[in-house]
Amino acid sequence: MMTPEQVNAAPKVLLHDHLDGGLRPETVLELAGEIGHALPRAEAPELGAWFVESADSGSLERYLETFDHTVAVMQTTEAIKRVASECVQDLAADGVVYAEVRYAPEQHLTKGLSLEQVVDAVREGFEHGMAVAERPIVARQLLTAMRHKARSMEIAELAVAYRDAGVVGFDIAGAEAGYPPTRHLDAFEYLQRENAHFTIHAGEAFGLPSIWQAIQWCGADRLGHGVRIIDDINHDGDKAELGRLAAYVRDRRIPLEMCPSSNLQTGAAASIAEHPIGLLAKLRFRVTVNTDNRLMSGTSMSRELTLLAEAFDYGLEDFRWFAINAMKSAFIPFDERLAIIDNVIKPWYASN
Ligand SMILES: O=c1[nH]cnc2c1ncn2[C@H]1C[C@H](O)[C@@H](CO)O1
Ligand SMILES: [Zn+2]
Repeated sequence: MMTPEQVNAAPKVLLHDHLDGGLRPETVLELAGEIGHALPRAEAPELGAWFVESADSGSLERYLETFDHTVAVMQTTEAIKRVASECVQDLAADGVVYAEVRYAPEQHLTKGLSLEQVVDAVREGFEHGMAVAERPIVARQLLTAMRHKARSMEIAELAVAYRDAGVVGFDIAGAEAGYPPTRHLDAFEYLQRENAHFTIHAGEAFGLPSIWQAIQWCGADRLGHGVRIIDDINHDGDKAELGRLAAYVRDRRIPLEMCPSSNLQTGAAASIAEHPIGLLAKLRFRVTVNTDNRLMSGTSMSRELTLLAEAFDYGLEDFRWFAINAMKSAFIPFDERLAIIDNVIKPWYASN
């Protein structure tokens, strides 16, 4: 069994973390106070607990309602910069060495910011966070479009415009049922023509058709969650038979951005011990471990890994595998991925 210090020290790679799902409760309180936004609790510990309890609803739709408060306090350059900087500092303190953090620029325009001003604010915040963090970290942005809205093409163009300025990819998020990824096919086809990278939230609240569309119609490089791929696997004890889609995902090494605690809260999995990540890792899918929303799940990379270690008896060798899987699946250029694997991840695990 690893000590908490070891888990914290281990270099971790995070591909799926929402900027508006990772605020410090104290920061939500302070920013809300500045703009007169009413919150359900007045003290930081109670507010943090409120987010976790409210997100613990068993439904993705209700889980998403908690974001009304975090998005409301992220509507000015100063507020966004602060949240972005604190995000990077918190991840670094948790031992994350590389992070792709996503958010939907279209949700931060209510006080008059332009899409470009939002992306610039996050960029400045990330740069500040990387400069002052207590441990080295590389943080990059993914731009999310909301799947129930109609701005995905615009956001895809924004991601391409900022590709050399800290944005490494695109995503769609929001309620999954009723909003298939093919609604945004034009945006995905545009990104492919631009040689750009994207991930799609799929197979979280909705099943295999959503995963199939994301991969075979839209051309997703990675899957956000993808837990329902388990529905295409027949397993009995140690024997497993993969359907065509599951086989395709494994054969093509399509990365699964798995977020165990978030899945318990939205009802996508019943418990950590029953979470499909156990079987998928055993079957050598390209599994990665992620936080999704640290505020709403009251979690961190160290906590997610610890929960998995307890449920599946994972050790440092498994943590190393998750970190390298994630680093291989990152959207930064190959040589930069390799440098982090060879100079940061492998040396630490070799000496611990
Ligand atoms: O797990 C999720 N599934 C779908 N949508 C999500 C999830 N976590 C956060 N979101 C939404 C709510 C945020 O406001 C938005 C952009 O980060 O993405
Ligand atoms: Zn997510």
